[in-house]
Amino acid sequence: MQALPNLFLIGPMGTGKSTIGRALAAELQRDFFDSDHVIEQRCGCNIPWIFDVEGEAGFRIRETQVIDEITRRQGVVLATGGGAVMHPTNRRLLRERGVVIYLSTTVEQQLRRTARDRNRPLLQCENPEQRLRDLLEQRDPLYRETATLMVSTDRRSPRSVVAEIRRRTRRYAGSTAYDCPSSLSGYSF
Ligand SMILES: Nc1ncnc2c1ncn2[C@@H]1O[C@H](COP(=O)(O)OP(=O)(O)OP(=O)(O)O)[C@@H](O)[C@H]1O
Ligand SMILES: O=C(O)C1=C[C@@H](O)[C@@H](O)[C@H](O)C1
Ligand SMILES: [Mg+2]
Repeated sequence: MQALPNLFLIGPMGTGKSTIGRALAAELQRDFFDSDHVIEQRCGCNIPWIFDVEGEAGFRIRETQVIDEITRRQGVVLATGGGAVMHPTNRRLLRERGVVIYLSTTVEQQLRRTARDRNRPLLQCENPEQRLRDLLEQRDPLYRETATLMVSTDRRSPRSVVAEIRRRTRRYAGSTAYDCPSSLSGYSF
């Protein structure tokens, strides 16, 4: 079997990184990691608790440790947290160690998909829609800078998104992570 480089999913909250990542890994028969879940497992508590006790800064330190560890592996699928690209070290590790897929959707979809879940502390505010818009404005250049390719999940089934990712990453089979192009900056979609 040909080697498959790591596949890393990045993008805003509710774009489907965890959902798509799990399905993609199952289809490809690869190990799947979700950095948010790994952090929670290690800590023995949930993300809101970590934000409460350690602040966002404490969470980000944990996130960088987990991303460094997981991205050292070979042939894995990793769903990152929505803010993983905030730290320059994470951006570098992701770019250098795998094919990075930026999942996107509209803010309206993000809002719908995250509305019932209380596990995202950054959205526990008066105006989560505005928060999502602000975060997107701040982070979109960072997602683009880090990503190899961009895939929309807007009004699409996870199945169709997984099929597109498989099709568009097939060309990287057999290459090491380090051969992969590393940035979408300067491209428009
Ligand atoms: N393509 C899709 N179509 C419809 N619903 C979806 C799709 N992808 C994910 N969802 C739903 O949206 C919700 C959020 O998805 P998910 O947790 O995968 O997002 P995420 O990008 O991992 O978010 P976070 O950054 O907060 O971890 C889930 O309830 C999931 O079932
Ligand atoms: O967008 C973010 O900053 C976050 C997204 C989630 O995946 C979690 O990593 C956490 O709630 C922070
Ligand atoms: Mg997730």
